[in-house]
Formats: sequence, structure tokens, C-alpha cells
Amino acid sequence: MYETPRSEVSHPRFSVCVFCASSVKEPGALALARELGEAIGERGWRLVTGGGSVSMMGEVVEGTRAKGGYTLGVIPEKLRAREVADIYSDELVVVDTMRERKRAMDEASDAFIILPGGIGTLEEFFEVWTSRFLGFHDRPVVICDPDGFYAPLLSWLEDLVERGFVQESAMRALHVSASAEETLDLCSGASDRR
Ligand SMILES: CC(C)=CCNc1ncnc2c1ncn2[C@@H]1O[C@H](COP(=O)(O)O)[C@@H](O)[C@H]1O
Repeated sequence: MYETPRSEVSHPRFSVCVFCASSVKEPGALALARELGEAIGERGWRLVTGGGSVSMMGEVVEGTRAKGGYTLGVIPEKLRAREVADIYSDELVVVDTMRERKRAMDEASDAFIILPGGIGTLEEFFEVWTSRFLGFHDRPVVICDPDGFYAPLLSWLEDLVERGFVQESAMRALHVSASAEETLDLCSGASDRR
């Protein structure tokens, strides 16, 4: 694990990276993604994503743009068709590998948000969380979870803290919010951090 130097990043807008599902069709999950995207757009922020336009990923980018926000998508060539590359993105960067995608998303982002998702989302979540815990960056990592999607995972993690497998400071490096607005406040430092 490494932290990419961010000196070359000079985008004027606050930039928030959102990780979420690329296949689910549940109306509630799609609505949450849309709501978060619109809240990002209303703040005039830049949204950083994996560059797909399907499922929750599509709802976040469309919501952001619908409210005047700016979107940056980073997608590997190999996934362009599978994840239906977001050709309407203000910036769409096509890379060769997954590692390049993660690096570009990391370099561009001032904070990270985790919405409900599958194994790709979980992988991305654990990377940004563990790297923050280890001190490789100090940007906010916020789980946006109004519906308790992550409750079983969080409960298991608390159990692992009790048993000594996970340090309490790791949990303090993670924020869990119950609404889109609270999530964005935590990202920008406008809200008390857990
Ligand atoms: C080689 C390497 C670094 C692999 C690490 N693995 C991953 N890293 C980053 N994004 C991923 C990874 N696996 C899946 N994703 C992306 O995560 C998004 C959500 O996937 P999911 O629906 O939660 O399932 C999708 O855009 C998917 O392409």
C-alpha cells in the first residue's frame, strides 16, 4: 500500500470519491445514490467515480450533473462496455489497469464515500480505510448508510475490536452517517467526526 503524492492535483473544486454498486437494481439503493449525487451537485463539488453509468454508479453521476456538479470518471478500457462508460462525464479518463484506475481516483479525491455495494465496493472501502488507519493519508472516509446496509459488517468489526483483532483507533478513522447531507458535512469537516 502506498499513498500517491497529490502535489500535481490542482482541481479548484472540493472533490469527493464515491464507491457503490455497479449491478444492483433495488429502488431504495438507487434512490439513495441519486440523493447523494444531487447533494454533491448542489454543493458544486466534483464527483470522482469509476466512470460507469449503470446501477447506483449511474444514479450518482446523473444526480450530481443534474444539480450542476462536475464529474470525473476513471474507467479501465476492459470495463468500458461492461460498466457502460459514462460518456456524458465532464472528464472521462480511460486507463489500462485497475491499479491505474484506483491511483487516479485516489489522486483526484479530497474525501471518500462508501454507499451500499458488492465486492468491488468493499475492496475499495477497505483500501481507503486501512490506508487512512495506517497514516498514509488523512482524508475523511465516510460510510453513508441511512438504511443499515452495513450494520452486520460494523457489528462484526466492533466484535473484532472487543477481541483485539481491530484497534479502536481504526474505528475512529471511520465515519458512519445516516444521511446524504451529514455524509457531505463529514467529508468537508463541517460536522463533528466520530
Ligand atoms: C487489480 C486490483 C487493484 C483489483 C482490486 N479490485 C478492485 N479495485 C477497484 N475497483 C474495483 C475492484 N473490483 C471491482 N471494482 C469496481 O467496483 C465497482 C463496484 O463493484 P461492486 O458492484 O460493488 O462489486 C465497479 O465499478 C467495479 O469495477
